[in-house]
Amino acid sequence: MKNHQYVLIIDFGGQYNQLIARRVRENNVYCEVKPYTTPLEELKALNPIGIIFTGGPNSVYLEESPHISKEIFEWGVPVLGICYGCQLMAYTLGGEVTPAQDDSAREYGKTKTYYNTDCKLFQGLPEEGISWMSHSDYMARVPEGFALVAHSDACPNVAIADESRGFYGVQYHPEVNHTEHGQDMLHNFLYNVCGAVGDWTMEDYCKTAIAAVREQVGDGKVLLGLSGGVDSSVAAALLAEAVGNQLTCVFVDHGLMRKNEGDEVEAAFKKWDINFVRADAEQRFLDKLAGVTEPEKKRKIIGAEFIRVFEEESSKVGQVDFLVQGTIYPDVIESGKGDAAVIKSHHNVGGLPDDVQFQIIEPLRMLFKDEVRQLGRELGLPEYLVMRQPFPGPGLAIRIIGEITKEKADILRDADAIFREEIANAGLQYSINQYFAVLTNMRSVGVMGDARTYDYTLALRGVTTTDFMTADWARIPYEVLDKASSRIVNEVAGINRIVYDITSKPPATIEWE
Ligand SMILES: Nc1ncnc2c1ncn2[C@@H]1O[C@H](COP(=O)(O)OP(=O)(O)OP(=O)(O)O)[C@@H](O)[C@H]1O
Ligand SMILES: O=c1[nH]c(=O)c2[nH+]cn([C@@H]3O[C@H](COP(=O)(O)O)[C@@H](O)[C@H]3O)c2[nH]1
Ligand SMILES: NC(=O)CC[C@H](N)C(=O)O
Ligand SMILES: [Mg+2]
Repeated sequence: MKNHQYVLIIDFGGQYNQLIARRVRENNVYCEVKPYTTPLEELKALNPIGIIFTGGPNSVYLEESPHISKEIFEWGVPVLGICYGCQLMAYTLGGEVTPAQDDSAREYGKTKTYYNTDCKLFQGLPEEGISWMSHSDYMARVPEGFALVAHSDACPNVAIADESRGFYGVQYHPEVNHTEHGQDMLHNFLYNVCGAVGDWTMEDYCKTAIAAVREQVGDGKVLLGLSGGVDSSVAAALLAEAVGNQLTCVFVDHGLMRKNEGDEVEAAFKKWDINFVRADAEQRFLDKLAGVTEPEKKRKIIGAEFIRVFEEESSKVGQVDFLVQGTIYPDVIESGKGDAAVIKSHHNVGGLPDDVQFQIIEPLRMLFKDEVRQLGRELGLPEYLVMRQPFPGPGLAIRIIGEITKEKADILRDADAIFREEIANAGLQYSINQYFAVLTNMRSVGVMGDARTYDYTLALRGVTTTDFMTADWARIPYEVLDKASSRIVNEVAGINRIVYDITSKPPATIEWE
């Protein structure tokens, strides 16, 4: 499904790799992030119009650090190196990188920077501005053919360029917002150096994705896992457009949905012109999960059980070859399918069983959440659906710490509903990107009606984020927390203490399991 230009981002372990990808796509250029260990011929076959080397925590002059073959510079493809990537380019092409000799050449954070605006990277931009640095190594000697095109007060070689070959390196991070005009510099690299034409638009993506699905499916039958969430609703709209009534959407009600959610999802999608099935699977999920406390084990059980339910439902429809899931890029990356460590196995990726008999179609697999929302709008979905807060496939199973029982699920459902109601009453439902309650497995002593209680502690969580890869805890006004807290303790039996989670991601994650 590739009829657009492609920019290759090579990952050397930097913190901002996803951010680089987002920035490139915001420039209407398609890109993907690949680990630096990917075989070179595989990378070449992608036929990139440009390559970006990311930053990274290592030092290029150490043998054990990530390196890349010099051959990549012989492809005739422009390269932009960022921080570690810049040092790597200099090092590989014969320059010298050393630890910074004096403290002033170690730069962290906002740094006044002076640019040579004759260089294509900085054309049309101001001659000075703030850039955002994070380095302790230093390019002591730049390779032959390279010119110094930016400097700071401490560092003479903040940016280097060999314009005849289209090689550029910057010591700072143009992808972070703190770098003034960083986005324009990336734009210059993409459009003025790599010859991008800006062919990555949602309208285009939408058309291409529909055509690709049609071709793959032919006149076969398709099952789609529909949760009522943003991703699968967008996937359903796309599939409905592509293959019409060859599609059956299956909503698995695993008994770990939020309060009234099963009925609401059913009511909403019954109105759509699609084949919609609600599979009541509460008991079988609870049975399988009984006694299980380990989070990854819960996730694997749920991933497998989802597939078993899909199989059963498909047998009622006839021969079904394809299963569509609303998997998006962060699900893939966080399940350790990219170069990253396994943080948690998302049920629809790392949690899938080995013996899936369907061919899996994931039309959103390469999109970020905000791109999925854009695609949903493109497909004509209403704003309230497109802007819904995400709800994880495993549902309350990963918000009940320790063993899962129906009783605990009921307690959590009631508490969570009150919290969400109070957030909505305060008009905060769109400014907090995800908010929910967690039933911790901890009990503590309280006093209610002059009597001792020994009940659960409930945690409330609210985060702000755009891509759910990183997140900050939401500064919910005290009055709102206060109201929610007192209502929950008064109205929900089994809870006598409420805490608010004030960790960002990283170091925490959004969900507790
Ligand atoms: N209850 C469910 N029934 C059927 N399929 C489901 C269910 N929950 C999740 N899935 C499948 O797993 C995929 C991933 O779930 P995920 O929660 O990430 O996406 P979503 O529910 O579609 O959107 P959102 O991120 O807004 O919650 C879904 O797109 C869907 O295909
Ligand atoms: O469909 C899903 N299946 C899963 O297994 C899963 N785990 C986490 N999430 C959602 O992903 C986002 C990031 O969550 P974490 O910070 O907890 O990893 C948040 O929006 C989470 O709600 C999941 N969604
Ligand atoms: N942010 C980076 O890429 C850092 C690169 C290298 N580790 C340095 O300290 O200079
Ligand atoms: Mg969901």
